[in-house]
Amino acid sequence: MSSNGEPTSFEVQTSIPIIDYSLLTSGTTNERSKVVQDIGKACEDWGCFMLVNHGVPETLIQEMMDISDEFSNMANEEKLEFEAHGVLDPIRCSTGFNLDNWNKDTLWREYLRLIVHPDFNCPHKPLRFCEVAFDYVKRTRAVALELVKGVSESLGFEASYMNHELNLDAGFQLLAINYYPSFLEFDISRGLMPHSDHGLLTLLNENGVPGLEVLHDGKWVGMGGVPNAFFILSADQLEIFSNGKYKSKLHRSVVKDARKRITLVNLNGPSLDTIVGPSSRLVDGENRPLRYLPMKYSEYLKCQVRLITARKNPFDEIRIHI
Ligand SMILES: O=C(O)CCC(=O)C(=O)O
Ligand SMILES: [Fe+2]
Repeated sequence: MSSNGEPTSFEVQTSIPIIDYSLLTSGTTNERSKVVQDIGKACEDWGCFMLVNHGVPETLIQEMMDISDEFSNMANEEKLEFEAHGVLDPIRCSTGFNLDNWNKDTLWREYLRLIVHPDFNCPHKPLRFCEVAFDYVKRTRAVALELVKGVSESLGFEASYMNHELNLDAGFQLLAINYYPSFLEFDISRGLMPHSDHGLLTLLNENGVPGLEVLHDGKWVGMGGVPNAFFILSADQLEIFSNGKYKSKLHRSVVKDARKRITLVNLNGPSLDTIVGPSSRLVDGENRPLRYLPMKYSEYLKCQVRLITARKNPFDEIRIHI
């Protein structure tokens, strides 16, 4: 970090942890407990990892990319029907500039955000969009729930504890599809400013065009380079529930490639009416004091939008300064 606390340099590193999902679901008892330990270590040391052997068919991910691309290629008038309004609108399509405070840069992207669980919402065009998206989010949600079981165990709880406490059966799942157009088409900076995600765990697929960076030890580190992997990021509700043991990962998107970049971002959280605070099992008086104020997840979402618009950190509202 520089003297004013801003990250100074960019570095591509290959040491981002890699987790083999198949060991979580069909490994031996020893393999499973080792991978649970690795997940805990990855969440604690990095707040992110690459997930391989996740079982979501490559063909399905490709189909989802292709149909998402088709959506963005529709005429603007056609997309108007799905224009963004409030944060909890089930379908929100928008384009926009946002300011990267650190680089004093103005970044551009287009996005489509769909609430896909507990109710599934999807634009009725292009043809087959809903069918493919339904299949895709169902598969990614299953992976996310299985990962949460591993995270739960890595915190010393039984596998089902987090699911039960956070009502994940009715969990909120948002699919954000981001489009960063080809540089040849749009001669402007493309990307997304540094932020953390609001849910528990984010699962991300990209279309082979790099851009995602995470802040690690004061440096921006490029994520990627592992074929067919999901990029996993720990998010705000996990930091809160774990009472700060697992930090929400700060990340951004910086697109330097001339090609169009598309990302499929699955944000998985508790049910909207869950009041999320640190697990009572992780708080005990002076040794492990309460670090976050409990807040209803739906309130947190609204608060996040308000504070990000005001260029503030949503955690400032709930973090207890000790
Ligand atoms: O497109 C990316 O690489 C990152 C997107 C992202 O962080 C988000 O949509 O929350
Ligand atoms: Fe994000």
